[in-house]
Amino acid sequence: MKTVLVAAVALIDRDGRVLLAQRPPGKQMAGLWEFPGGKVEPGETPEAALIRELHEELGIETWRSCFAPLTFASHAYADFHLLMPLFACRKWEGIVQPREGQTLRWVPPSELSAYPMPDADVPLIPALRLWL
Ligand SMILES: Nc1nc2c([nH]c(=O)n2[C@H]2C[C@H](O)[C@@H](COP(=O)(O)OP(=O)(O)OP(=O)(O)O)O2)c(=O)[nH]1
Ligand SMILES: [Mg+2]
Repeated sequence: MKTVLVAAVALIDRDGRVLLAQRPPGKQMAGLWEFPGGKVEPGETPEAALIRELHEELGIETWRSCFAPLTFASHAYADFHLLMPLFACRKWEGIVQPREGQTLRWVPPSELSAYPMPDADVPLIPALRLWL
């Protein structure tokens, strides 16, 4: 089975809320709430992939030094194995906008578990809440 490397980030605002994005209709796992990010391309580092994805998906600028390693997911889906480092980031430039038709929500830590997420993400929530 193929291992797919995906870089994801918990963007944290000044009130300690976390940005979740709802996967748009037509995509795999549509309707579920995820951390912004995406597939790491060949030859790309996870941090570079995040800088690129956050620009494309949210219209914000970030730097390698913005990202602190938080935890990771290693999850067997039916058709691929997901390896997903999750970084935390409290600093960026610009205003977060839904540039790819996704719905965005700033979620307080106590409400995170109310958002249906991909199977791989569910075990990440306790680690994230400890960190906030
Ligand atoms: N970004 C993100 N992807 C996740 C999370 N949890 C999870 O299982 N995934 C899966 C869904 C997808 O199979 C894969 C990421 O793919 P993606 O569709 O976001 O990739 P991408 O942004 O590069 O977009 P695309 O051009 O391939 O459509 O990882 C998560 O929290 N964030
Ligand atoms: Mg993506």
